[in-house]
Amino acid sequence: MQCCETSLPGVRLFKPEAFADKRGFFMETWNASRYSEHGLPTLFAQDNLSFSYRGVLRGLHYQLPNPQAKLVYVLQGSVFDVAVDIRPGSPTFGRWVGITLSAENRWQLYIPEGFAHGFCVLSDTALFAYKCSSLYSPHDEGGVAWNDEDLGIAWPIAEPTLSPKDEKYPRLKDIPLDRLRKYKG
Ligand SMILES: Cc1cn([C@H]2C[C@H](O)[C@@H](COP(=O)(O)OP(=O)(O)O[C@H]3O[C@@H](C)C(=O)[C@@H](O)[C@H]3O)O2)c(=O)[nH]c1=O
Repeated sequence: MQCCETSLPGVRLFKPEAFADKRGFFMETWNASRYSEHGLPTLFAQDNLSFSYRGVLRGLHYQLPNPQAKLVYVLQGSVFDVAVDIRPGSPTFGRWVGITLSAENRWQLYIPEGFAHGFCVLSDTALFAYKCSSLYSPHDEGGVAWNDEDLGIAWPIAEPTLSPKDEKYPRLKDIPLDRLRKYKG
């Protein structure tokens, strides 16, 4: 398994090995021992799966004060996946990284606590799977506007399909820093 740092320290790209034979292929999507060597938690509390149509954008989401680190990957289709550093005081505060994850490349992106996360769908449909380090906590949900001009995320689609919630999230500069400071560590 290859593990590469991205342009945002802490956000890591995993390229797991797939063992192909005449039946198809086999790969491990999670192995506590091997992934923890690269700084991931050994225990994830929740596994999620979402299905989306082309042009759907989900994000940018975070959870506070019960943050979630996420290991995300695509089972069918392809998405442009984005992490944004929203840790006040971080040298990379407000910076983003975007990577295309697909069922073909089978890459996995690790997004630590302290980052907002979102993705948009590039294929007709996409099945998006992810592990979360802590449980969903609806009262802790937060978001940043996907099209915040200060972030300048180069989304590869225009006029995405959004949830009503995602249409209303504020720009990063309008989120009180005290709220974001609730990230531990
Ligand atoms: C995220 C989540 C949602 N739900 C429910 C709440 C709601 O009724 C329905 C849909 O929720 P949402 O609209 O928030 O789903 P979605 O927009 O797909 O939210 C997800 O987006 C991506 C980008 C992430 O990073 C995730 O952490 C999560 O925030 O599912 C759960 O029951 N458990 C969960 O963990």
